[in-house]
Amino acid sequence: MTLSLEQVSVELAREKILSSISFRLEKGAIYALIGHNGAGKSTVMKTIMGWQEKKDGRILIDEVDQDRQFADFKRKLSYIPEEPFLLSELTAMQHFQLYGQSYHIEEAVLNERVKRYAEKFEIEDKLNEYPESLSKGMRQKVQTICALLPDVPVLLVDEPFMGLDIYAADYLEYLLLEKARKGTTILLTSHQLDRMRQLADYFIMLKHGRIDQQGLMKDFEGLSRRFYHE
Ligand SMILES: Nc1ncnc2c1ncn2[C@@H]1O[C@H](COP(=O)(O)OP(=O)(O)OP(=O)(O)O)[C@@H](O)[C@H]1O
Repeated sequence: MTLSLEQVSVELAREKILSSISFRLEKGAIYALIGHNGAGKSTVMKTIMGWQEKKDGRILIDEVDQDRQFADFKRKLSYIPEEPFLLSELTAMQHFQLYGQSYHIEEAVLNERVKRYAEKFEIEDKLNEYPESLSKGMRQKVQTICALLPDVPVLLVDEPFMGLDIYAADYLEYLLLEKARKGTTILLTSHQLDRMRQLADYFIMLKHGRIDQQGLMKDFEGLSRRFYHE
């Protein structure tokens, strides 16, 4: 097991946003976190990242406890957020270097990966630009590359295809599959069901901050008709 949540609850403004969420993810599998707007998908991601405080519960990656060993826990995890959060005073390349340092990536490996990803995502001529002079899609690409640079056991991916052009979205899909094949566990949210069908092995369906159903992605079809039309 890589990532596990044990009865995690979150409250915001005294409202229960997540109620006793528990799941255990298998190494190298891709999980689709599915649910209506407001079901709590991003809150699950932010809580795993430690950006959102939990009221109860435990979160572990490979037995490392989020509460007890936060720095070790964070190095086992990277995140492609719904909205990029780039630093205005750093260029694209400086962002990549910052990630390289935080995750202790060897310099030669980092440079090789930056070159590969920047070329494939078509931003190789933007490496010395600051976020304000990049388009929204380009900012998203920079953020996406940051999260893909380290080899971590767990990758969280929140609605990654939205602002990307079709080539970038296809390439990201390919990379996520490649990462999973090499052993990374991926927790992914997207409203693009076609992409989820291509990618995910399993689904976890959230409803009003609770887990409603979970199972194999191939069994989701019948459920999805009911889920999206009830
Ligand atoms: N900062 C906040 N303060 C209060 N409530 C919040 C806050 N952020 C989110 N919520 C509430 O938490 C619930 C879950 O939101 P969340 O963003 O996790 O949903 P989601 O499933 O990711 O939705 P979407 O598909 O729209 O991205 C919603 O009811 C939302 O209104």
